[in-house]
Amino acid sequence: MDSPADYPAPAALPVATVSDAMDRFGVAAGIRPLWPGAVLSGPACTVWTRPGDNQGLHAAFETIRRGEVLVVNGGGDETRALIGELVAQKAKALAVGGIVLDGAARDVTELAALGVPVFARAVTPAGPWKTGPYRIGGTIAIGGVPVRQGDWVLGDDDGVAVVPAERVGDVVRAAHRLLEGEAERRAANQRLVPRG
Ligand SMILES: O=C([O-])CC(=O)C(=O)O
Ligand SMILES: [Mg+2]
Repeated sequence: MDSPADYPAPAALPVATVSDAMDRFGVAAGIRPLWPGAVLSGPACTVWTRPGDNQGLHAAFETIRRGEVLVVNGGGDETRALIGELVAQKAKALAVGGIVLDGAARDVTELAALGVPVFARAVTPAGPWKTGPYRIGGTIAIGGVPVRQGDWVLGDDDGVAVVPAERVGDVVRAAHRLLEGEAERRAANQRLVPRG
């Protein structure tokens, strides 16, 4: 499970259901989509960076592969945007699966117009420093959830979840079982009629 093709397509499974399939864990606290309808799904390319500094993100774009999701621990900093339109344009040109920041972004109107799924803790017009330090490819955390290179990252309107690479098959099977149960409950709800 380390090729983007091995992971479900974006929006194929709701993030909420995937989290339910992990005993309701795995959700990155406080990280939100920056435009409605943004979805992503793919293996993580991890970056740790000094808060408010995006030199490491530019370095990661030198090696990131099609379909990978750039996942960045920016220390939860909300005071400087780690990406904006120009970085998102680069992500789109390289067919990156999306960007998840435990940090901030800017140029949100342009991100939506480009259609690049970006998830972040905050939005600010203040731009990033570009001097490092950073580290690419190690184990990081976003919103309190550990992420390793190649772990499955998925995002939708509800937020972001991370599935350890070795659990993807089991979690996908469990999520499908949960969806079947939800379909039965939905049908039962539709049969309800008012009392009295
Ligand atoms: O200046 C930066 O590095 C962030 C930004 O606004 C962009 O990528 O457009
Ligand atoms: Mg910009």
